[in-house]
Amino acid sequence: MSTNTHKKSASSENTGFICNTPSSTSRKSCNRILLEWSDLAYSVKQKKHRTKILKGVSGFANPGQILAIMGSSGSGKTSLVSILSNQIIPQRNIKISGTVSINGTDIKKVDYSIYSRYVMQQDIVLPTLTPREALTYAARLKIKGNHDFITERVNQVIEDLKLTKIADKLIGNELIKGLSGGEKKRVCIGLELISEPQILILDEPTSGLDSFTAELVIKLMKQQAQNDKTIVVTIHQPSSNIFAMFDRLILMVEGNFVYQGCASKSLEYFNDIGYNCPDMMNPPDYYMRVLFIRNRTSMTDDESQRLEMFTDTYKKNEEIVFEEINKNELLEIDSESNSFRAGFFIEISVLLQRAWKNTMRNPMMVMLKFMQLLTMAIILDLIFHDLGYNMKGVQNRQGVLFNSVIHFVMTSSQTNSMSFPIERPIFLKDYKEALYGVTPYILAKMITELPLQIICTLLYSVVFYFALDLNLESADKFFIFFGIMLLIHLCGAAYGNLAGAFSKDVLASTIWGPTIAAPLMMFGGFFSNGNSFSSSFYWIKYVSAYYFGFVALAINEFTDLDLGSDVMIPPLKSLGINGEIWENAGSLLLIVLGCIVLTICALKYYGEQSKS
Ligand SMILES: Nc1ncnc2c1ncn2[C@@H]1O[C@H](COP(=O)(O)OP(=O)(O)OP(=O)(O)O)[C@@H](O)[C@H]1O
Repeated sequence: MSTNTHKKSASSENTGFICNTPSSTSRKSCNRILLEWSDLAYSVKQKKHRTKILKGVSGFANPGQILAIMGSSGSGKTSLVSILSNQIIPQRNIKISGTVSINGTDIKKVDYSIYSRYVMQQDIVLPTLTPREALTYAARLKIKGNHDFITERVNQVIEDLKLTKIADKLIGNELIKGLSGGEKKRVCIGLELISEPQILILDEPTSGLDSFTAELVIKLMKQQAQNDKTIVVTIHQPSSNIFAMFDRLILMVEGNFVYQGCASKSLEYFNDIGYNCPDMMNPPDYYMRVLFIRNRTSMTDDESQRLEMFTDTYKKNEEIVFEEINKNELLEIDSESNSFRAGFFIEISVLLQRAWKNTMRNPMMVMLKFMQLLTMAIILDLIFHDLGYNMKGVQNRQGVLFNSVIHFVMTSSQTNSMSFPIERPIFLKDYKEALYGVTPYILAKMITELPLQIICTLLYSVVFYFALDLNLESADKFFIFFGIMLLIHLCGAAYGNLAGAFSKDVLASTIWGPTIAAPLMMFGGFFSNGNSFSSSFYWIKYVSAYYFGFVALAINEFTDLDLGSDVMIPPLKSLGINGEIWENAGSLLLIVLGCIVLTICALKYYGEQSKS
């Protein structure tokens, strides 16, 4: 069958095999999905050169089977499965042609995420959760049902993926001791299986795993296939035991197929074309050896002749390949149905619980924050324990206040800008799957951080304010100080979130943070007089938490303070400060809100970008 005739069969002829009634009972027996693709070409334009990554390949994955896609590095496996799972969207520089269909319906015409899920090569999961928690949160966001239904579904996935023993252990990462690579991979597979997709596409699920663990992962996928699911995996060099579990095999070289068919018949095929696998050799190792190309940009004559022979021979035999298509008991695809969206309140409740656990299970971060603030308060107390009311005292009071502002903005912005890039891949993955919006995500993050911010600020304020004997002319002075410090803390966190949202990794955020903080600090009203800012840079003070924070603290401190006779000019006047505390506190609040809006816009932008 030629590619064109294949296209025809995918779209129209197979309707005779499809069950027509999508009722729950018929779905049970007719829930199988045949994944087909036809003439798939994918190219990317870089500068003036267009690279062809997939060169018009056609194929299919039968329900109830595992299809393994093998090929050397750079042969196009990830690109193929990314397109099959609808992860790549055509853009100005990205061209995709051909069709991908499920049971004859183009995947572009349906909400494909209902039917198919993709497990990426990287394990993207919050390290501070347990598998049970991660699966429960995913279930609450992905499936409709009450508490009992969700618990049952989670338990089922835990059992199916043999996660029972580790279901309540932390997932972990480099810093938090947790699960092994294979266990983590099974959790990531579980996060996709939770919504019961009929197609599961996995990109290198065994990479980085030892042979025993890799075998276990594929064995579990085989069990899924036996439940009528359509399983597609890309894999580098499987062991002979793993290879024996594959039903069908596709071998790729340079964006072409050189074999497609029954995995167990591949040896015979290669034998027939003159490539005999030595008896003691594992067939996949042999295939990789004969298909190996040393330098893809400049192939030797021998390599290009071999490649041409393999692709030509495959093309000649392609018709036979499609005789293996299994169209029995296929599910009728409903182009009207949409994937479940939990709604704002469930989203925010899940995100709050998840973020709270993430904060509380990062004891290093919490301890570090406490230690940083307390150490600074104690150091300032030791150095300036007797501030006094003379001219020297006025200078020292200004100094300790500005120091507190710097310390609060710096520590909180640093903590957030460094933690944000770690969460970023998880957010982008969830955003891509439309599990929740940016606004509930940011709100949940800020709300869960608030209790710790209040406790830290209160602790610092008590130690700092009373030990240094700051203005206690009236009782409300301390509470105003605490309120302003809290706003400064929130501003720092908001700056950090913004820097983190723009930074792809921790390194970028640590470089950008201080670069932006320095000019904001210079316009903080302490290093230079508020009235002397040059007009072209005057605007900077309006986005500087240092400025509004310091001005508000200075007004609170020096208003009604009984100073010595050597203080000839009122401190506020010498600093060029006028105005009211509430005006500056309001400005701090506006900075927080402004940063939240900008962070939401940045995350929306990157979220949309990640979709393509
Ligand atoms: N968006 C892109 N822009 C530029 N080049 C790309 C893009 N996507 C893929 N490529 C290139 O296409 C080729 C195939 O990439 P792909 O990741 O699909 O290969 P692979 O077989 O999965 O490799 P590996 O086994 O190393 O993961 C590579 O040379 C890769 O650099």
